[in-house]
Amino acid sequence: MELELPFDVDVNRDGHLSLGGCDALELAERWGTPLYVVDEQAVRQRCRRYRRALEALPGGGLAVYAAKAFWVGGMARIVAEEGLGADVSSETEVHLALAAGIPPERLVLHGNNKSPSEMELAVRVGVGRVVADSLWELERLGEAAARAGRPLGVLLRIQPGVRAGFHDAMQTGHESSKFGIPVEDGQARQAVVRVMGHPYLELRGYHVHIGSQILELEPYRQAARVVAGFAVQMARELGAPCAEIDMGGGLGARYVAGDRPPSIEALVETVGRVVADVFASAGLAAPALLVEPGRSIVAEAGTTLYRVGAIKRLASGQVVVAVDGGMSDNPRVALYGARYTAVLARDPRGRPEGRPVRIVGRLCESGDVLIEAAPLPSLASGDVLAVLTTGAYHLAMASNYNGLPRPAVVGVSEGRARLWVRRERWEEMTATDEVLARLAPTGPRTSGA
Ligand SMILES: Cc1ncc(COP(=O)(O)O)c(C=O)c1O
Ligand SMILES: N[C@@H](CCCC[NH3+])C(=O)O
Repeated sequence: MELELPFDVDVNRDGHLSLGGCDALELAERWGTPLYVVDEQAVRQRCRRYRRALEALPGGGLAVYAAKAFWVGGMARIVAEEGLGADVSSETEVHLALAAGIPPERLVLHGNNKSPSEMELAVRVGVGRVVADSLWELERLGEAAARAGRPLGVLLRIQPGVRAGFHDAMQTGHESSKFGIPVEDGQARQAVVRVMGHPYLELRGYHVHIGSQILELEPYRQAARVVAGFAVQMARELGAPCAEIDMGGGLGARYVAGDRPPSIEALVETVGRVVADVFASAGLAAPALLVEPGRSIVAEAGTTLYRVGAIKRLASGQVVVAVDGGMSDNPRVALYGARYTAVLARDPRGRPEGRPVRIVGRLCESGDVLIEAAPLPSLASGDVLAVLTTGAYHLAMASNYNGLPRPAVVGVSEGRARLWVRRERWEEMTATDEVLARLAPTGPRTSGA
């Protein structure tokens, strides 16, 4: 039986896994493990596909990368260079976007409980759109804009009443979600009235985000009909302008063989067509389409390299292979029951031998499993294992459980590797310099990283 992969992996002349033209074994040796590796060209290609597909729509559009998926300097620079905007949800995410050169008008600020200082920052730097998530927030946004005497572009996030996404915790468009303004009881309409009546708020359009790791187009069609229908209704009843419809993110990635998400092009064309048709039927020109892809840009571009340590055989015969990371760098298995594919870096297409092994982490937690049953060639302690599709929501949700430093991130491209984020040091995880000085007043400190 061949090892089934979700997508093809590159193998170099030595038969080793190649990431962005770099030998995975050499990367592990040079930078240590666990190591997040991000293939820069894979990210760029997906950014370009979104841009091209959106440019082909009658109303045009803008892809705003969802920073929450993975937001470090190296990534922000690529997003800026590829001409995308960014969906940001905190001051840190805003600062990094601006530092990387993303123009403020291409930023979309999210959050169901934005802080006063986030709202003020948005007004001050001229964030292009703030996505208002409640009537309460709209009030605060209006006050912040009025205080500064500056206009603020607003998208209203509505609840489209659509369920989609891999796990309950990833479904965000239904009526009991904490996100979005309810439509049925008239709150969304009221929000439109308030924005239109406010001297400093400018209604740019409407937003929906139905969920994450979505593997079919139908929920997108439904949500597009709802949001476009609402926009048209508001235009008719209130004369409300709608220059933009933002369909959020959510397109799935390939984690295991058999995952077949729709293509970027199919998603953009499908929702673009639905929105344009609804607007045309009301005699309105198509608005610009915004999308907020996170996972579909960066997930498959990322790989985590681990070093195999302890290998044990249970009484049942099950072989358990422990690696030097785990739920601290990948909490998604424990959180969502997510599934992954692992390959052996020295023989990534090698024929699996014996029973599939269970790959576990090194954390003090029984649920610290990375892959329940991984078919692999026989492996030994010291081998490097590569877990695929780890670019999205891994570093972003990593923790220091058991005192493990968050791994380093290396960007790879055309055979060159650059350190994007250095491995955390134990000192910066645990104390300020002042406290450390008091703990160890004499002698040099050593780094545990
Ligand atoms: C508002 C919003 N936009 C975009 C995204 C990005 O989603 P994904 O990474 O699934 O594309 C998310 C996260 O699910 C989100 O909450
Ligand atoms: N963080 C999640 C999905 C939620 C995305 C943000 N709304 C994941 O790892 O898949």
